[in-house]
Amino acid sequence: MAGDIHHLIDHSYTLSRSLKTSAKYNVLECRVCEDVFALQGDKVTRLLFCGHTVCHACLLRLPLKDDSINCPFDRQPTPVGTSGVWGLKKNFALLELLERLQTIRPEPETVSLLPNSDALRKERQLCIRCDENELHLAVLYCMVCGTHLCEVCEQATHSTRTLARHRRVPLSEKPRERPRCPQHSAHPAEFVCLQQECQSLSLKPVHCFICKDYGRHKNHKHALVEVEAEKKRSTVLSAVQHMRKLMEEMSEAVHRFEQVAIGLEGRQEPNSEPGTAQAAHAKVEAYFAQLRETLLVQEAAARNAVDTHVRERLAALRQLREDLEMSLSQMAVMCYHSESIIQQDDARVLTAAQEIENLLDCLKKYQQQMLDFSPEQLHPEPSIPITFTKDNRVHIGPKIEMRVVVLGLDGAGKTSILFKLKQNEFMAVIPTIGFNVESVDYKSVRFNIWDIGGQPKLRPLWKHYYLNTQAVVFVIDSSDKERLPEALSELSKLMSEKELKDAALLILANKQDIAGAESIESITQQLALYKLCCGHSWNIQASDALSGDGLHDGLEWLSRQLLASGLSDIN
Ligand SMILES: Nc1nc2c(ncn2[C@@H]2O[C@H](COP(=O)(O)OP(=O)(O)OP(=O)(O)O)[C@@H](O)[C@H]2O)c(=O)[nH]1
Ligand SMILES: [Mg+2]
Repeated sequence: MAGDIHHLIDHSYTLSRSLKTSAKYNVLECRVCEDVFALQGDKVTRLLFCGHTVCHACLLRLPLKDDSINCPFDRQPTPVGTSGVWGLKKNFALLELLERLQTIRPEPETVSLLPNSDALRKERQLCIRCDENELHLAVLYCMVCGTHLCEVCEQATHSTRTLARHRRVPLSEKPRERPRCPQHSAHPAEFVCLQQECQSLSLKPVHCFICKDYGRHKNHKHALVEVEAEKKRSTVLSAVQHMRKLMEEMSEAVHRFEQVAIGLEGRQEPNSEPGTAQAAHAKVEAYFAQLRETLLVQEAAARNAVDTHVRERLAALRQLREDLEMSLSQMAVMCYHSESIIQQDDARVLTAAQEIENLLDCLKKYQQQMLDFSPEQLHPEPSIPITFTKDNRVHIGPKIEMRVVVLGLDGAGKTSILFKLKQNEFMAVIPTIGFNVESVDYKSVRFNIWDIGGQPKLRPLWKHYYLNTQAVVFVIDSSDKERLPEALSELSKLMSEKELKDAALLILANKQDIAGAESIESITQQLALYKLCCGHSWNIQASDALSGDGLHDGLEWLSRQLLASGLSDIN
């Protein structure tokens, strides 16, 4: 029995929903007058003998025939006594159901039509104001009242029994009104003119069949209003979809920017992680603190070097001065003694032959002493020429030395380059067996250049010249394209030499004066120099030993590998 009641409640609940949504399934209405049954009064349920139920008011309107009334559905007679229709039994089962339905709170229309917040949001996006309260956005449309309603106003206005029966639809399903023809308002505007000149709004391109067949749009290209409007809608819809996608991307980008900004600046709350900006500042501070410390050490070393230099020079000067002063006093004594001899008589002068000889010997000795002094010793300068190397060491002296080894295939022009640099001459040279060594001064650098023979049988000897080499000059014959692979092979071997790992590498693309010589770009590419020389300090320079072009540029680059940049001319 309890199960039956539950079933009935469930059924009645479903019926209640049906009642709200569609009159078609409304079983709690009198099927004669279509009014909802009531628990009492005119609309109370009365049961006929045939089993049909009709409301009290409708039964009163039926004609009485032989003290009976005929069922309006199957014409079966139901006898009524003296009390007439009032004496007929009420349909209690239906009344009970009705009573229960009234106690069950009906689900609001909005909830059944728009079951979740997504659906509500979708309707609100149409941005149509609620007709009851213009501060609200409508989500439903009442088909009977023709009003746009928000979910709150819909509850407030359509919860009475009569209004609850109004059919409402989600706003997006609101049926579209058919426009009227602006010329013939009695007719719907079914067509839209596609003619260019009718497109402006003032000419009102929508029109009825009369305008199309006989009026101003006769013989114009046209389309159905619905079709054209649908096309426009889908264009707008796709534009809006794209716009929304774009908006999503933009807001993601905005979010990212925000995150990156937080990452840079760090969060403002106390004890939160510092931003990358702060970390970068800390790195800079640490780097320069260390640099300052290193510089202080290097400065102290440089000061020491200067002090040592000054001390040594002063000591040497003092020693020289003392030696000369000693000689001077001895010479003064000797001169005085000699002068006193010549003051004496002839016999005495003649007997002083030995003393005169001693005097002449001393004169020779002191003359020799003066000759033994170098011009720098005799005419010293108080200046202290200082040069700084790249690693902040100080060099005191007119020139800083650099050991350079010149390598390359036989016939590349190594010796020709060396002689051009040394004597500014392009001489006929013979292949080098062994090596040539020369010093070449350029600015404040003295290059001690070792030119090693490049014939294949001599190449295994190259390694004996690597020790303490600060720079390698690798000479390539740019006019001999066929031997470039051989040059590449030798250069590759050099690049893997441990002893040369810190040496600067200058590649001279020589013999540029010869027509058809490979350019430095072409050689760079063919020898894949960027890859090959990666990790080394390297440069490629076009040169020509005949005119000397490019050779000083090469020396300039080499000197910059040794000297501190920007301070090489400090002297
Ligand atoms: N046209 C031209 N000829 C050059 C140039 N440099 C060198 N030569 C010539 O190339 C030939 C070889 O020059 P060398 O200086 O002996 O070559 P190398 O590299 O010292 O050769 P090895 O000592 O055998 O390793 C000589 O005939 C030079 O005159 C240049 O820049 N232009
Ligand atoms: Mg040579």
